[in-house]
Amino acid sequence: MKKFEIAVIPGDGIGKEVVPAALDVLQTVADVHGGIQFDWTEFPWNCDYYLEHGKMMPDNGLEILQGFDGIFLGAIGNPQLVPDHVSLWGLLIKIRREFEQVINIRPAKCMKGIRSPLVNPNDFDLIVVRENSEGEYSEIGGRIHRGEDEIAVQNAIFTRKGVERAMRYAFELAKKRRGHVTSATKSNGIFHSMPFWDEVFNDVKKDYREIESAAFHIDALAAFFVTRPQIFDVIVASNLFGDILTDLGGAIMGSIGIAPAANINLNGKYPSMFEPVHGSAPDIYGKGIANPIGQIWTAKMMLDHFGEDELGKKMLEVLEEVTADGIKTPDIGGNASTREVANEVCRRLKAL
Ligand SMILES: NC(=O)c1ccc[n+]([C@@H]2O[C@H](COP(=O)([O-])OP(=O)(O)OC[C@H]3O[C@@H](n4cnc5c(N)ncnc54)[C@H](O)[C@@H]3O)[C@@H](O)[C@H]2O)c1
Ligand SMILES: O=C(O)C[C@@H](O)C(=O)O
Ligand SMILES: [K+]
Ligand SMILES: [Mn+2]
Repeated sequence: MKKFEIAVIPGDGIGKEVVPAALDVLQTVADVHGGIQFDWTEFPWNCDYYLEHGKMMPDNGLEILQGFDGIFLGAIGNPQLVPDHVSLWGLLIKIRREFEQVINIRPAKCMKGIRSPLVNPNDFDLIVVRENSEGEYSEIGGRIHRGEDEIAVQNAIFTRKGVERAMRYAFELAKKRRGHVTSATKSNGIFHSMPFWDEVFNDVKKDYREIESAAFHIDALAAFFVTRPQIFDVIVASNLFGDILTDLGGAIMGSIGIAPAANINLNGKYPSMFEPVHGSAPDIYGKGIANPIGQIWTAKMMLDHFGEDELGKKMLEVLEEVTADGIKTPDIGGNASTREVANEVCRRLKAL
């Protein structure tokens, strides 16, 4: 019996709805498989916790998490209670950085039974490798003066190590896919970091002569996501560009509610963290209609990470069957609830 100890952080808003739904599916997968076992330990760390304790997680939160095989997270953020930069940096971004989850992989593809808003989606199948530890997301900078003379300075950090690592990951991934890497740049407008990004890309690609590559400015690249997403295989992007592109990736699939993600620790020192692309969706929280597919597909990425690719593949097939048969939440044109979708996925997994 293979045993996986998983730390579960539902977080805020719909995280508290889609995480239990996805756990049911994972539990069903384990039952059906018979050879794997999950041990869940849930942590109530979110914005409510912050109101009570003045922090998003206890001081030894990272020590607690360190012992787990993986972290399964819903979403963080309740701007009514806690400013977003405080809640995200106090938990989500803290874990990504301290646990050296330096890569964030986020696939987007045409799904059976889910209509893309694109007139011609052309069966696209892409994956964004988002640099997850530096870039535009930095605490370097500051603010001085108030009012009319106020100044805010925000420094982006691009290290050769960080950039090269993300790019190499993208090229390695392309070897296992369709052999193409696109770099998301903006070296026409960003004067220092993006020409540097291009230089590193040109250096790295020399080591992967069998892989085709291209570089697009992020503005044009975003437009191509809409007009011809089928041209992309692997895309490597900085932290912010990758963030924006992957909401767009969700949108062209049909809903940001189905987009999965994995924050990967590459050196094996710390657990990786699995959380979908979407946030806590305060606008629909409490209605029971949040799409659980993003969280369930994220669970599939966790299985892949544990080397259980076969199982993961089955899960995705079942998800597509369920949507193809019209059991869908309102964001993708159905009228099923979060629970109904998850229950149907479980039912079909049991019938396999
Ligand atoms: N990784 C994370 O934890 C994460 C990611 C993004 C945003 N956030 C936080 O979430 C909060 C809300 O952010 P936002 O509104 O910009 O983005 P969001 O992703 O929460 O919501 C954007 C839109 O997509 C819809 N949506 C999102 N997930 C859905 C799902 N599963 N099913 C159906 N519809 C879904 C929402 O209803 C909303 O209309 C903020 O506090 C933000 O900081 C957290
Ligand atoms: O900006 C972030 O990374 C938080 C959230 O938007 C995400 O994509 O995970
Ligand atoms: K999330
Ligand atoms: Mn985002």
